[in-house]
Amino acid sequence: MRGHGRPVMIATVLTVIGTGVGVLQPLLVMRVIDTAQAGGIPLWLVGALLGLFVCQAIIDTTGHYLLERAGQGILLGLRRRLIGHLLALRVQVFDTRRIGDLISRANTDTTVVREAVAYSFTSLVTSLIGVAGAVALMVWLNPWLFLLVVAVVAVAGVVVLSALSRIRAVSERGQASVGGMTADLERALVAIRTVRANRAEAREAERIGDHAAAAYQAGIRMAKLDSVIAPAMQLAVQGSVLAVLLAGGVLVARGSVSLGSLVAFLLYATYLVMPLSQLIESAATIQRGLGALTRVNAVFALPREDDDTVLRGPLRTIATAWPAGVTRPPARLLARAAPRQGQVACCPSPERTGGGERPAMVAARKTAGDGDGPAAIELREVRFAYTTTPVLRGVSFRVPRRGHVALVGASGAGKSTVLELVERFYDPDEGQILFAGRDVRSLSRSSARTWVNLVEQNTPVLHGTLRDNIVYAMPEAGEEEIAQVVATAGLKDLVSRLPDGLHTPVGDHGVLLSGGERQRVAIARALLPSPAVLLLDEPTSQLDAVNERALTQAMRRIAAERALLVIAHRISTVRAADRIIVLDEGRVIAEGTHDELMATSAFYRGLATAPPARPAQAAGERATRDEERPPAGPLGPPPTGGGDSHSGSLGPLGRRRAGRRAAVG
Ligand SMILES: Nc1ncnc2c1ncn2[C@@H]1O[C@H](COP(=O)(O)OP(=O)(O)OP(=O)(O)O)[C@@H](O)[C@H]1O
Repeated sequence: MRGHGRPVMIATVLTVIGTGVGVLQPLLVMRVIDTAQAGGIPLWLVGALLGLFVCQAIIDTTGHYLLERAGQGILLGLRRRLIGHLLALRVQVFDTRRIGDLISRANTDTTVVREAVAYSFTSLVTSLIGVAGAVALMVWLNPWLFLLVVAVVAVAGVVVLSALSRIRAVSERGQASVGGMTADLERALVAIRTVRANRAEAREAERIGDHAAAAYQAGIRMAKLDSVIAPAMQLAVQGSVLAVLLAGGVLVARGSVSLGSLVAFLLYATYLVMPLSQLIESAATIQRGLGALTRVNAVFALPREDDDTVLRGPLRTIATAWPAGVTRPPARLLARAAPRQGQVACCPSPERTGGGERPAMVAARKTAGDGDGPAAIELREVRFAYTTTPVLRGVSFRVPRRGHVALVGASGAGKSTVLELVERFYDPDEGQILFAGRDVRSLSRSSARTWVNLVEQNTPVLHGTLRDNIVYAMPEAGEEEIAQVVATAGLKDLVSRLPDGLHTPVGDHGVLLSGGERQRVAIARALLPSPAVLLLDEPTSQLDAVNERALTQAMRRIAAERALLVIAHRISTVRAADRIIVLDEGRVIAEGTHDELMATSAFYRGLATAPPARPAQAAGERATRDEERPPAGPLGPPPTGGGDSHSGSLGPLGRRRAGRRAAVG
């Protein structure tokens, strides 16, 4: 409620005044009746009563509106915070959490929390005041009749309290079922073609329906608890009115109590029970809200991708490190990558520092061998495990500032993992990754991601137009910049073919584009902010020979200007590389050009010369390690035509992952 205290307090004060005005009314009624019994009807009293009534209506309406507005404001604030947090979560969180459930927490749980905060807080305060006022006036009017009311209400109270204590758990269970339902629905809709192709509609519907049924069960349990609470309070009202009428009627008949005070007492009895039931209702809403808040807070407790692993000193930006001749990202993009105030400490350019360079930079410059300052990327003895099984076991290699480096190896060797570490989705457990000679942990993630840009294996193309997708990193990009990356990525033909050119919508997840087109759109998107290094994860996996040639040309253009690190399983892509790094079981086992490796590495020769894989192998049925040595690495034919070894695929290289990532759920 922070930031919304004022409207909530004003609304609370208004509601308290409204309640006060309401509490005054029975006293006036008593005066009217007692005066009427004495023979006259005081018109001013009737007028005052009417005035109080209108006042109460206005005050209540204003208070209600303010509360509603504050509630919406609280909901907005909570959702904004939650959305910001969700988008900043560490990548590994998404390895285990279900996206649909996270969406559901941002959608429905926050709504339940909203109901609990603003309304329940106010009605808790006002009903407490109402109860206190009514109790005081009833005790003042007739303590014995008051005890009678307490006895009746106490019986209902026991029933209500036992129901209240169970509401929170039931609410949490219901919200969890809604979360599960959203997650499974998302799973099915995202993979709708797979669902159809496997005729799994009925099974998916049943699976999602099971969650809906669980939510229904929780709803029924909640309804049972609610139906105990509401009638218990109803009975308390009716019971106390009946008891007071009976006992009070006798007292009036005996003349020990005036008719006016009995009527006033009866009104207070209803006034007591009303705030009491309100109190209980808000307690129930708060319990429900706490259940939902537990789920929302569980998201806030998930770790963010903060720059919490900085090695030493302030976070740095890599803005000045682009080597001469390489197109630098526009200044506005670099400024965006700069850490927040107080953290900014722009590194001196390695080109300009001369004798002042740090030892790491000098070492990197000496060993990079590209004659253009330290390597664009250098991995030094990098070790990493997602869980407990080591995936990278001491990987070291360098990517020069210009040129095409290919990363090859059997499926599961750790190629994509290398790119994920370079992109800083994960941090190495041991060893170092250096960008232009700087340990990436001394850079802000934002700076690091200005230096490199990754095109994933199953490239997501986002809902929107082709242009929206291309300018994703730089919405303010000019038409000339866009035209340049469109040409480099080989998209000119596509753009001229589309009815609205760059402004043509591409559908949800880019379904209106072919796999190859999606790939090139992603490359254009990655190129626009002009990273010093472009990382491509199996860019040719979905391309036919013609598209592959187009992409190879695009890669050549890119590599002439900047560093290109490509995971490749097609031999043609591999051959086009200036340098090939062979990875096996999380280690670099060979490095060189295609010809060098053919001459020196039996493993690489095995990959490059073995016969084409059987489909099952290509789909990822990984043989045991022993069976793979020498690797059964066929240069299989490309998806369409071309059976020669130059356009084939390195069979065991990197198909399994594609299968795994595309897997339902
Ligand atoms: N997010 C993850 N959580 C846990 N294990 C993972 C994760 N991603 C990959 N792995 C595991 O790490 C190992 C290396 O995977 P990686 O994707 O890096 O291999 P790869 O060489 O790129 O394979 P492919 O060529 O099939 O794509 C595999 O055993 C894989 O199962």
